[in-house]
Amino acid sequence: MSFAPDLTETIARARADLRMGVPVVLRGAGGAALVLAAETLDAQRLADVQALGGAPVLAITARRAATLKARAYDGDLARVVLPPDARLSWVLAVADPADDLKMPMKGPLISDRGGDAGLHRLALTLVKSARLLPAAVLLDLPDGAGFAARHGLTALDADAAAPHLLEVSPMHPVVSARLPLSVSEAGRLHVFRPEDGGEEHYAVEIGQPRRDAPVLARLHSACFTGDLLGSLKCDCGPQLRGALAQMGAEGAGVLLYLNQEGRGIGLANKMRAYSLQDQGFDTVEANHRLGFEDDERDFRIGADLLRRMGFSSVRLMTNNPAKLAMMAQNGIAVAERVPLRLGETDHNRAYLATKAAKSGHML
Ligand SMILES: Nc1nc2c(ncn2[C@@H]2O[C@H](COP(=O)(O)OP(=O)(O)OP(=O)(O)O)[C@@H](O)[C@H]2O)c(=O)[nH]1
Ligand SMILES: [Zn+2]
Repeated sequence: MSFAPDLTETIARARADLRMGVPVVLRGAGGAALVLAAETLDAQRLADVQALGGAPVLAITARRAATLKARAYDGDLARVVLPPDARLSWVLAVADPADDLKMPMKGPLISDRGGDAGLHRLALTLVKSARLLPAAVLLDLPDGAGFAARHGLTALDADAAAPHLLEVSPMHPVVSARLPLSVSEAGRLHVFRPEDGGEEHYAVEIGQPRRDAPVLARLHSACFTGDLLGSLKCDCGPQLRGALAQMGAEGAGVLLYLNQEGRGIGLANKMRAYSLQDQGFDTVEANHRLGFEDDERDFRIGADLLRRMGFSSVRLMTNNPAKLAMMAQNGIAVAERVPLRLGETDHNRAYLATKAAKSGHML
């Protein structure tokens, strides 16, 4: 019998530690590293890392490196060498684009090349999955297991964790209950919880859609600002209400409410992106400056949930070709695309035009 956490649980712990600013240890075949998320680093912990000696680096994505004119020798990421006297403000300025325009010169930044960047890649995946800025300080450790044990840190086997993090965590139904809605009294809300301690996702089922015919379906990504606050910067609120209204009118449908706020980067990072948009960058450029891809969502979750609920074919309400492609790739046939063009305002016209021009959204 063992009460020790398994791999999934240890990854969840590592993610929570990084969010709290607690370092974790990654151990791979080629060595071990101490990892701290840049966003939650504090001056004392940085000084402690520097006092250990060695050559700490700041891992950033190639997207962020491109903005900073740092060389990304590892393809998708750069290992920027910390200057010996680097302060916390230097780490934050490299990680966070908030002041890029005020302080354009942070360099010259020197990147490491050669050697293995596997631990750095995993560190970035972990901080991203913790919804933090994609930047992490790493320091090679000669004895990772011993260091973790001495300091009570979470240690993660990188070779096992890396492939695990690419998989969609299995989702389990928690509860479902009747939920009369203004669009239909025959509403039902289902709550699903992933095994990996991540965000719960919801399904709103309207009526009793047949399982043997294409169901009117919407994959809606959480947008606190648009769904709840009535933000004029996007079209999410009108799309949410419009989709439910159509399901109510037809008497059947399923709306998945996926907690992938900000196209998967989290609300704090979305607000960082909004600040950058106020400095003149469009929605895609803002994501890139922050070090993210245009869209960090995983639509496999949506396909999994539909399958779990017994659906295999959808009439998908979307203008996003990536959603259509992902459904088909993950075993859900798209019998029809139902356009959902609602909620254009003076404030979101440019945003919608960017999505059409750069992300292929259909008008
Ligand atoms: N990162 C980022 N996310 C945004 C921005 N504006 C809106 N979002 C998020 O984008 C998501 C909107 O996704 P969806 O409603 O699925 O829209 P879509 O991918 O354009 O596809 P369809 O609406 O289906 O055509 C929500 O998670 C919002 O929080 C932005 O400027 N930056
Ligand atoms: Zn929105």
